[in-house]
This record gives sequence, C-alpha cells and structure tokens, in this order.
Amino acid sequence: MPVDSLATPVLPVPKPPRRAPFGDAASLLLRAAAPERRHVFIGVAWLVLAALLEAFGPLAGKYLIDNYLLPRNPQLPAIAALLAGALAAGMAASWLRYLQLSRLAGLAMRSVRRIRETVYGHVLRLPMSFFDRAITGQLVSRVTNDTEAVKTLYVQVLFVMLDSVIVLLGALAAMLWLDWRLMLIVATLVPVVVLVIVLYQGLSAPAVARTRELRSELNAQMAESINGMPVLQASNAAGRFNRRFADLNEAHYQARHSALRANAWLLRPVLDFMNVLLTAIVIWVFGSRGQGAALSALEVGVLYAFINYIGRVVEPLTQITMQFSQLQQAMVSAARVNVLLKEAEAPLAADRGEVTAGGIAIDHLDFEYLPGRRVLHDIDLKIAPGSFYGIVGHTGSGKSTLLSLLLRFYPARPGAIRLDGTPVEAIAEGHFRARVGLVPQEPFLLAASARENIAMGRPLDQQQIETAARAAHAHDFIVALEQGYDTPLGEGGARLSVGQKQLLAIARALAGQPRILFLDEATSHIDSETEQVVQRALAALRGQVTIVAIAHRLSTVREADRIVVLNQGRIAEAGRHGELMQIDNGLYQRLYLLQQLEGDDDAAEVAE
Ligand SMILES: Nc1ncnc2c1ncn2[C@@H]1O[C@H](COP(=O)(O)OP(=O)(O)OP(=O)(O)O)[C@@H](O)[C@H]1O
Repeated sequence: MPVDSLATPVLPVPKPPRRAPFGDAASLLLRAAAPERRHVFIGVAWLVLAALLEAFGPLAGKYLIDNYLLPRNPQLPAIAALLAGALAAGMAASWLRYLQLSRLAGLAMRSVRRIRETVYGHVLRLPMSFFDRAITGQLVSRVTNDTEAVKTLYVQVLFVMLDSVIVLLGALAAMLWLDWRLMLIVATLVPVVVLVIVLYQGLSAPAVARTRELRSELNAQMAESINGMPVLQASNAAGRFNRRFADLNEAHYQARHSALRANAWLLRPVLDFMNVLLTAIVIWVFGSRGQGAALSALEVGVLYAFINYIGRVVEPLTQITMQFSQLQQAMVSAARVNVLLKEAEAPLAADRGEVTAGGIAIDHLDFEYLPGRRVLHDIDLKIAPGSFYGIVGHTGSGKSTLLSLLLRFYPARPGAIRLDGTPVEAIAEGHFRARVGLVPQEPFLLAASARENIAMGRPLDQQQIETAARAAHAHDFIVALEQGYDTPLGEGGARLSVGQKQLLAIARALAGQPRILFLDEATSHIDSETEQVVQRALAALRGQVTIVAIAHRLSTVREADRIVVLNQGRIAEAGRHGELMQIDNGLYQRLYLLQQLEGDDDAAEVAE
C-alpha cells in the first residue's frame, strides 16, 4: 500500500440519498420472504384473531357496567361467566401473540439469512473490475451491518407495525359500533400521526443515510489500517490516522445526534400529548351531553369502553411512530444492499469447449481498464501445449494485465484468447478453474493445516495431496512439521517461511492437475536457493503442463522455451534467453545486465 494513500487526511464521503427509497426496501424484503408465504399468512391470521380477542375485553367491561353494576343486579353466576370469558379471551390473545411472534421471528431470521447469502454469493460472482473500485471495509459493512439492519425491518418493525395496525383497526371498529361520532373524534389521531411521520421522514432521512455511510467509512478505515499496519507504524502515521478516525467518528456522532433529536421531538411526545387531549375531549363531550345531570347508565358503560379504547388506539400509533426511526435506518440499509445486488455479475461462461492439451493462442489483443487508456496493444502469441513461456518487462509494462486476461478476470476484447481453440469466455467456469492453475505473487494461505491449504475444499485424498506436494518440492518440509500434513499453519501461514509458502501455493495449484499453470512473479520474494527449488519443480513439469511465468527476476525464466518482453503494453522482443541476449542494446539484454549488476552488488555487500 503506498504511504501517500495512508497519509491522505480526508476520506471521500459519498452523498447520502435525500429520501430512503421505500420501493427498493420492500422489493428486497418481499423477494427474501417469498418462499415463506404460508408462514406469513398463518402469522397474520393469528394476529387478527389475537386483536379480535383483545378487543373483547372493554366490550365485556361495558356489558358488566351497563347490565349488572349500575342497575345493581348482582347475578353472580352471569358476572363470573363474563369475567371468566374476558380472562380466557385475554389469555388466548397472549398465547396467539406468542405463537405468531415466534413464527414470524423465525421467518424474519431465515429471510435475513437468505439475503446475506444472496449478497455474499453475488459478491463472489462480481467481475474483477468491480473490486478495482470497491473498498473492502465498506463492502464487508454491506454484507454484515446492513443485512443485520434489514433484520430489524422484519423482526421489530414489520411485525410490531403489522400488529399495531391490526389492534388499531380492531379498536376503531369497536368504537364505531359503540358511538360513531366519538369514534371520528378519536380517529383524528390517524392523520396527525401520518403528518408526524412525514415530517420525521423529511427531517431524519438524510441524517440516517449519512450515519450509515459514515459507519461504513469507519469500518473501511479500520480494515485499511489493520491491513497496512506495518507501513502505518513505520511511517509514524498512527497519530494522523487517529485524528482522521476521530473526525469521522465525530461526523458520525453528529449525524446520529440530529436523527435522534428529530426522534425525541417528534415521535413519542406528540402522541402522548394527543392521548391526554383526546381523553379530555371525550370526557368533555360526555359531560356536555349530560348537561350537568348524572350520566345515564348506558353512557357510563360507553364512556368506560371508550376511554379504554383510546389507550388501544394511542398505543399502536405510538408504536408505529416509534418504530419509524428504525424503519428509516433499515430502509437505508436495504437500499444499500440493493445497490450492491444491482451490480452486474460477471457473465456466465458458455460451455462450448474444453481445455485438453493446454495450448494458448492470443490474437491481436488490445485492452484498457479505463476508456481511452490502452494498456495492451495488439498482443499476438501462440503458446504450444506443454511449453514454458516467460513474460518479462519493466514495471507497468502490462504483464499482470495480460495474466488477468488469461485468467478471465476481465473480458479479453478486442481480440481474443483461445485455449485449445476455444475462446476463454466459452469454457465452463468449473472446468476452466480446474484446468488452469495460478500461483500468485503473495501466496494466500488459510489459517488451517497444510493439507487443507493444498486441498482448498476440493475432495482430494492423501495420495493426490502428497503427489502435488512432492511435485512442488513441498513434501519434505511439510513432513518435517510436528504434525506433518495436519500441522496448523497459523494465520496467513505465519509458521512458514516465504519460500515455503510459495512452494505450498505451487502444490495447491498442481493438486488440481491443471493443464496450464500461470505463475505471477512467484519467485520475487524468495532467495536464490529457494528459487532454484522452484525452478526444479517447474522443470519437472515441463512437457506435461503449459507454464506461463511472469517474472521480475529473469533467472526464473532463463530456461524458458520462449521469453516475451513487454514494453508499454506491446511485445518488444521474443525468443530464447540466448537469442534475446544477442540483440545488441535490446530491452532484455539491458534488463539482464542490470540485474546481474544488482546481483553482483548484493553479493559484494554480503561478502563485506
Ligand atoms: N485495475 C486497474 N485499473 C486501472 N489501471 C490499471 C489497473 N491495473 C493496472 N493498471 C495500469 O495498467 C498498466 C499496466 O499495469 P500492470 O500491472 O499490468 O503492469 P506490470 O507489468 O504487471 O507491472 P509490475 O511489474 O509493476 O507488476 C499500468 O499503467 C497500470 O497503471
């Protein structure tokens, strides 16, 4: 990682959307919950039943007051039956609510699991060009934090809201039946709540979106710092990073605070005030109807039921408004997840041919990462099956780019790359990856055993693993480890030397029995002695596997059948080592002599 990028004081903070797109969130949720339609219907049916049973309580109270208490009509069996009925209805409602909650919570959790798997699977299928733009920490934040926030949408928000709406409708229906004029007064709460929500949405949406963005920036900085820790500490950048993190954290706090302020002002207080106001209005209406006289028996029962129902209207409305802030956050997260899901995946390869012998043909290949900035020009190469090709050139000459195209990480266009006569994009993915092996510059090792690192999840037996390790000259050092092939290698293979890691990476590539093996500067980090081991391993494969090695260190490819020298994206020279050394003042000759000089200097330094 370049030190400059570490020292950059400001991270770009993308502009948050003005409004959280509800359609995006809804479509994501519906898609994820689609396989569970049956659970949704049953859960909702139970909710409706529970709300109906709960609405029965105040009606039973009204009946008790009207028929037994006020007329002083102590029919104990009837009163007991009424109370028992109300009690049973209440218990049944609670039981049903518990059942629906566990059913719907399970559904929510499964749906979120589905979303997370979909997002991760999608990320795995994205084209390499996406990862040129992506920032690891932000991406991780989408797959973990954002999908977690979407869970809130299901578990708390949707079900609490659904429940609240059903209870609200039940209470309004019961009031309508008791006294439609009073019901209309109480129902004025509904437009007030809609107004509060619209106001809240307008005030808090930008703050919530910004909070999410900033949180993922925080993750990104954390991930970047951990990855670049040696450079960060060596360049004394800890203080600068700390300040940058603190600035981001402060911006996050401010954004969160302004969302919470809108929350505190608008949500609960408005509803609490309306509750008191409406109860006062209903009592006043009853009072003015009686015009000072005592309320009739009928009215006392209705008043009791009404005051009871006002609570049942206010509570769900309060719940709905309170949940709205979480809904807001979840919608922003869902929208972010959706943006990621809309990224086009790498096109699926057709299945029109196979890699058999391992011949490679590159025809008039041009390539540019960014429009108008061509990095490869008219590359034309024929590599016979089983041969060993070296690709060399100055930094930035296009070696890695050519390898990326050979590995199908980017579409090879205009021009074409064919393997055994079939265009690379027309070979089925599984077959292609099995037949084409890669030994990268940085051997990526898992925190697992040597065996698992070679197998990489493929169903390989001990025999196959050992054969590959022997071919890569890795067997001897593996069996010398205290548990042999089962020795845990530590994070990133910390237990091994760089050269041993590289040999293990070669064993891994060979274990798949590839027909073609690409080496991406596989010898740049190892000493000359280990390089010779790698060279012997490669020499043993000659004739069986086509090898294309990109090399900074020319000694690695000295024995190649053909060495291709790239210069500014074009093939400048090609031939055997001896032939290239004959070209007076040629690029290869100059590179070679320069490296020899450096080698002599190193040797002299060691001798001193
Ligand atoms: N992902 C990318 N997006 C845009 N430009 C890129 C990308 N990768 C490489 N380039 C550009 O393409 C050109 C060739 O780079 P490439 O990495 O292929 O060179 P190289 O010969 O492998 O260099 P090195 O020996 O330093 O690894 C360079 O100018 C580089 O800036």
